Amino acid sequence: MSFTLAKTERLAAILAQAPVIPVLTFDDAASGVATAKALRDGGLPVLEVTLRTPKSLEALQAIVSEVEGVTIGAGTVLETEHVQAAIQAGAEFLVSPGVSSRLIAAGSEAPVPFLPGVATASEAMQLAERGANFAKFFPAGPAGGPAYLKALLAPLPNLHFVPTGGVDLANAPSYLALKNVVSVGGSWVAPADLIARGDWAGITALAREASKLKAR
Ligand SMILES: O=C(O)C(=O)C[C@H](O)[C@H](O)COP(=O)(O)O
Repeated sequence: MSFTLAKTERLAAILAQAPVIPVLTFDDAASGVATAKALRDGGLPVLEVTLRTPKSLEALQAIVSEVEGVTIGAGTVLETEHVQAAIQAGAEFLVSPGVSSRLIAAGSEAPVPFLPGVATASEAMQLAERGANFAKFFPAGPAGGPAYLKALLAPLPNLHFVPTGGVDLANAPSYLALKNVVSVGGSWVAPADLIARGDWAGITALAREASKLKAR
């Protein structure tokens, strides 16, 4: 199993594109396409489509084939089968909320970069031991917030995090100010009610605000 240099560099390049990665859940492909365009137009081109609904893979595939200028990852990757299905649908990176030993093996061997989730120092050490340089910190707020990540910097200086879970426009700067944070993830830029209403201009406005946040 390997987090290769090539995939690590690819992941670094993806995460450097924007300070915020919208975490998205879709019930149909059409709203996925419209939301992706709205977020891109607001300056957030890197998107995580969660595999939580029956239509999520269809939505991911539709975004990949119909929306220019975005980089799509699959989120809520929990099992080996999700890894294969997401890649077949066109996912350019994979994100999980946590890891099992089977998922670390499948994710790190995948042809696209894998951003595994961790919430503790021990989990972070297990990833570092396998050569990972990036992890999602989930659920960021409940797990200890910026103070927890700041404390991990001294013992694990080579691991960089994407805090997600309870992150919003107000608290994102305190995460983004940390040396070991590259970007944050969150659903606040594409809330379910705006997607349901088809308020694409509203989503673009939220994205525009978020895209101005400064990553280090
Ligand atoms: O589905 C996954 O893979 C997850 O890890 C969960 C998501 O990242 C959070 O649900 C986003 O958190 P909020 O921004 O607080 O809504």
